[in-house]
Parts: sequence; C-alpha cells; structure tokens
Amino acid sequence: MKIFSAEQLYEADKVTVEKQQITSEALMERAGIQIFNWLHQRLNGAPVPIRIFCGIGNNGGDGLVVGRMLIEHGYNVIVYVVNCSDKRSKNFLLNYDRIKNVTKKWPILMKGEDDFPEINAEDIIVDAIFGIGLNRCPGGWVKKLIQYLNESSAFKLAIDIPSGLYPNAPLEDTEAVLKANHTLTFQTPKLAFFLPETAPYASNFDAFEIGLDIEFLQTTEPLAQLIGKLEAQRFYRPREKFDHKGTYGHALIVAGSYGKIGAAVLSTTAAFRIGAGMVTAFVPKCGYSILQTTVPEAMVVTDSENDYLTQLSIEFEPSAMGIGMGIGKKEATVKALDGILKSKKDIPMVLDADALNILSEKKSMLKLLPKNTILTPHPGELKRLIGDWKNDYDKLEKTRQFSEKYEVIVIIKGAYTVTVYGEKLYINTTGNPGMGTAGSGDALCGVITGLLSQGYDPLLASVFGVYMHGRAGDIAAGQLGYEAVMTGDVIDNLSEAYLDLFARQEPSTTEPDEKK
Ligand SMILES: NC(=O)C1=CN([C@@H]2O[C@H](COP(=O)(O)OP(=O)(O)OC[C@H]3O[C@@H](n4cnc5c(N)ncnc54)[C@H](OP(=O)(O)O)[C@@H]3O)[C@@H](O)[C@H]2O)[C@@H](O)CC1
Ligand SMILES: [K+]
Repeated sequence: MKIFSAEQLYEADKVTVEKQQITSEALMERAGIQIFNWLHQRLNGAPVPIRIFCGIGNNGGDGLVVGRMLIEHGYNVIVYVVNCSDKRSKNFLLNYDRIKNVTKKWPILMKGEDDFPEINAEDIIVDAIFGIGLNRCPGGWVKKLIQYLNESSAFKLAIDIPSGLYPNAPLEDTEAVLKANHTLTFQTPKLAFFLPETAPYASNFDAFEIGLDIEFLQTTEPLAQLIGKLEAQRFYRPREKFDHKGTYGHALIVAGSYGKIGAAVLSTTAAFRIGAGMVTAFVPKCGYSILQTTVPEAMVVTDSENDYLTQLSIEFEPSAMGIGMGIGKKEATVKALDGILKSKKDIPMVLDADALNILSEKKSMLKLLPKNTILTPHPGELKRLIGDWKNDYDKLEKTRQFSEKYEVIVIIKGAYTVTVYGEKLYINTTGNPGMGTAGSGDALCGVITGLLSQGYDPLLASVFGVYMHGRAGDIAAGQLGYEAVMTGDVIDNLSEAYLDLFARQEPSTTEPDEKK
C-alpha cells in the first residue's frame, strides 16, 4: 500500500472530483459513511453518548456527516463546533445545515474553556477537530481542549488523523495532540502513524478506501510503501521442480567470538530456514564444535585464532555474505572486515551489529562498501553511523543521504522497520514487542543473507526478509505470548511464515483485521 503526503492527498481529491464528475461533498459523504458503518457495527444501536468535536474545516465536515448519520439511526449524539477560527469550509457549512435537518439539538459552539463539557468514562469521543489541514501547532484553549479530552478515559476515535498530528511533518508539541484509541483514516494511513515519535498517537488504525482516482494513486510516486502480505506475495520467488541445492546458493555467515558463538548459530540457522541451499559459518576456533553440533547441516570453517576473527580464509566463492554478529571490535577483527570489504567486492552482503560499530568508528571504511550492501542498524547503531537527528523526519532524511552517498540499503530496525534505499522508503507491518529479545537481529541478518544467496536482489531481499522475519515473530508470539518468545522460536516459524504467505484467510465473523 502506498503512503501519500497531505499535498498528494489534496491533489488526489481534486483529480477525483474532476474525473469522476462528482462534488467534493459527495467525497465527504463517502468518507463519512465508512466511519458511520464502523461505529454502527460496533455499537449496534447502544444509547451511549457520542460526543463529536468538529473543527471548522473539512475534518469537521466529516464529523458533521457522521453525526447526521448517527442521529438518523437513533443514536445519542452531541455535536460540538470547536470555534478555533471564524472561518468555515464550504463543505463544513453544507453539512452544518444538513445536520439541522435531522435534529432540533443544534451543534454546540465552543469558544473557550468554559464550554468544555463533562465527559463520562463510558462516553465516546469522536475527534474531528483537525485533519490533514493542520497548518500550525494547536494553542490556547484548543490545546487545552485536546489535553482535556486526553485526560478523559472515554474511548477516543479520531477521524482521518488524531488532531494535532501532522501527516508527514514533525510533532511540535506533544501536549497538543489527541491520543486516539483508534483512528479511521482515509485512503492511506499517514506516514506519522509509523514513526516512533508520533506512532503512539495513532497506535490502532483502519484505512478506508474512499474511491480516489485509481490512475492518480497508481502513477504517483508515494512518500513510502507499506509492506504487508499482498506486497510480500509479489516478492516471493517460487521454486522449480528441477532446482537443486546449488540453485539456492551458498551463503557465508561471518560471525561470533568467544562467548558470542550463539550469534553465528542463529544467523546460520535462519539462513537455512529461509531457504539457502548451503551455508558455511566462518567463526573463531572456539565456535567449531558448537556450530557442528547445533547446526549439523552447516559447514564450518574456522579462523586461525581461538577467540575472535582475524582474517577470512575460505576456499569457495559464496553467493552472499552476512557479516558482523557478535564479532567484537578487536583491532585484528577490524582488519579482517577491512580485508573482506576490499576482496569481496562482487558478493552481495549484509552487515550487522559489530560490523556496523566498526564502520562507525572507522568511517573511512564506508567507501569500501560494495554497491547495494545492506546495513541493518538498530537506532543506536544508526546514530553512531549517521550522527544524531532532531526528529524522525530528520533521521529519515539523513539516512536517505547516507544511502545515496554510499549507495547502500539501510534497514532501520524498530517497531515498524523502515528500509531506506535512496529516495525510496519501505515500511514493514509485521513484527511485535515479543521480538525485542536477544539474537533477533542475528536472525534477521541470516534471513536476508539466505534470500540474497537464493538470488533475490538486495532491495527485495531486504524488504521481503524484514517482512518474513516479522511474520515469523508474529506467529511465534501467537503461540507463546510476547514475553516467552525467543529468537529460536522466530527462526522455527519462518516455515509457517512461508506457508502463511499463500494461506487463504478465514472470513472474519466479528471484526475486520485490527492493525497494530
Ligand atoms: N482528499 C481527502 O483525503 C479527503 C479529505 N477529507 C477530510 O478533509 C480533511 C482536510 O480538511 P481541510 O483541508 O479543510 O483541513 P482540516 O484538517 O479540517 O483543518 C483546516 C482548518 O483548520 C484551521 N487550522 C489549521 N491548524 C490550526 C491550528 N493549529 N489552530 C487553529 N486552526 C487551525 C485552518 O484554519 P486557517 O489556517 O485557514 O486559519 C483550517 O480552517 C481531511 O483530514 C479529511 O478529514 C474527506 O472529507 C474526504 C476526502
Ligand atoms: K481528527
């Protein structure tokens, strides 16, 4: 799914109205009915007070449409107009008049703190104050209203975007954003829903299609691509009957040091489970028996040193390499990495963990990175690589510049892992808090290396690998609960993640799929 900017959504709106020869108010009606249906399906006529706070733009207009539909169906609705300015949008006014046709209870005009209503915990708050048209930080009594609503334990449903959040710009004041329990957003989720500083305000959401012009949506380059099952299915490369282990390549995992051989075990196993034909682990001598015992399928080549890596010496040409898990930063290991980067220029590779820390400390080595090398930093490692950032958008911009400068793919690990490839951003939708466990990154590196070795191109291996790793984690968490998940469980469930890719979804009898 594509994620568009506010500007692109306004353009889509304009193009749709022209091409479909409909009015913008009809588009608002389409949007409103989806929100109404969502609420109606859940409330089923319950007489609970629904308090709709409408701004004076089209987000407020959406609120008025929903209010009208709810009133027509007998719900207990109280509509407020948050008079943040004396302006009114055309479609706000139109729907303001329409709501008066269905009720004698006129919308209540709010002009200041004295107008804040009492709200009970069992009420429902619908937030239609600001949508994607927010153009400055909410202040004064409107900010106080947002804080007042946040203090209430009533369920808060945001229309399109929680008020106070910009769809694709940094947050200015954390006190001036509605913390929604659920957000119903139009056409595409907004970029802010996926970035660490702003995602908590929209942690649950559904996106509703409102029939915007398909050609525009298909041909417009988005801000980012959201990667879910549909996208992952397209990335998958089916196997042919007469393929053999050679077809799926020979992956090399360069990992481990004394006390950290487990990292090599996890990466090697993950590379196998995702489908590498053969995997060799290159480890310090101390890792030999461990690897041979725990992963008998793997071949093991050892360094001349017992405890850490000093020089790669192998007698075959790997089809892909995963380097860095648990290798430490000893001077000899730094030299070993330097040697690999200088001698293995044509082999697709993933660098993780200590390999990234070494690069951060010896930035001159960055220019040795072969084109399209994949780096998989968590935020701490990223900071060491690219320097600090002011906010999430600055972080993305700096990562983009880094990716372009060194011609590499950067996978920023997090609740929503983001793959950055020059101007392109891919946001993953799988994964869960249970995966915040030791070895998770080792497994991811093994997965991506295993995909590279099977011939997936580096960008596909990155985006598909992140999806599969997260999906396996979701399946593991479904079996074990978040707390009990260990990385071995994630790796074991890579097989289920493959099966799940093409499993038919059981029709839901209750609720549509809840996203994170
Ligand atoms: N194409 C689509 O996707 C569709 C979109 N639709 C809906 O339209 C919504 C966008 O509507 P919108 O453009 O009218 O903007 P919206 O968010 O209502 O607010 C703008 C008003 O707020 C004001 N204002 C801004 N910041 C302020 C502040 N800090 N403090 C005080 N005031 C502030 C600003 O005032 P001004 O700057 O002009 O003084 C302006 O008057 C979108 O989110 C979705 O819900 C659907 O109906 C169907 C199709
Ligand atoms: K809103």
